[in-house]
Amino acid sequence: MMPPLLRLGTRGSPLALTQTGLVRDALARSVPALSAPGAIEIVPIRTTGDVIQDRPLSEAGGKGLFVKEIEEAMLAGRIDAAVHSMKDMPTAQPPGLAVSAFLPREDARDVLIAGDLERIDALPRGAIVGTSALRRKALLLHRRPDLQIVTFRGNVETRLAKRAAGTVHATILALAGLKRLGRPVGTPIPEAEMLPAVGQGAVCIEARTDDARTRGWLAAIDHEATAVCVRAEQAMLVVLDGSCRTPIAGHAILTDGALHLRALIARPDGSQVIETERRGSATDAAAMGRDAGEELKRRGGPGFFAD
Ligand SMILES: NCc1[nH]cc(CCC(=O)O)c1CC(=O)O
Repeated sequence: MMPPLLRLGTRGSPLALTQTGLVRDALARSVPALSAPGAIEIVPIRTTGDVIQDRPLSEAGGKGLFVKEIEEAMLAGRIDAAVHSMKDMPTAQPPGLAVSAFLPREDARDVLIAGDLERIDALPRGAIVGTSALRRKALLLHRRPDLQIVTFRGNVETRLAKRAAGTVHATILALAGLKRLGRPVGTPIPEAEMLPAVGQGAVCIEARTDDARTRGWLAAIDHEATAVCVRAEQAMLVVLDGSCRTPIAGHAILTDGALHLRALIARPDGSQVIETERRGSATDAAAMGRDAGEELKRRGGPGFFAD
């Protein structure tokens, strides 16, 4: 057999493998050289984020824990490209690596999984909600200061199982992951109640900047509208933080060339939320994001994110 032409690195979770399968299929459809059986090999890699299960990743060092080992494998030449959930990506890549393509974004909203209950407002007084995301926690407490938020880690399947076993009344997950896993559970939460995380619902592919062959193949599947929206969201995030230790939300949509960015920051205890939005054209994505970020930073003032 021929050696593979493209080795795609990924985490080994069911969602990560599903997303990598989508990338493989898209490449096989769009790039004749990669359509032969065995041309693309999928290489699962265990990351620090997969190993740490006992505490929120924001406490274990935050952003980058799902990508570090994968990026090392790419720089060492053991894989040629890597598939990530954009939400898990740090705002900058190490020297020699770059985000080179996006799949078309899935629905970016969060989903409430609470048995028959379909609204945050319908949760019983004092209900226990399992989530480790600071953004979800702060936005939940903002609407419902009575809720008890408990740490909840593990992959999507683990969290669904824990919720079903009754350790918590409810949990919140990204609709994108549930859809891709074929798990039609829960009710989407309106963005006005819970604005998604930057990059949520988007899958990106990272490659070495000097690998023109791989980057050429990736360009063939790149979804430009998703790239534009994520660019605006990330530019906002960079101004504010990016450590994953702060409750920040941002979601942009592109309709007929018109870009609409919503963004917010929240105090960790949910006591205050500051929101803003920008409208402009796709070419202004980064400037719109930076501008929104600067406004939030100014309105929040020093110490806004302090516990
Ligand atoms: N590390 C958590 C993570 N990273 C990406 C997704 C879901 C898929 C996505 O947002 O694109 C999830 C799980 C979740 O939040 O439900």
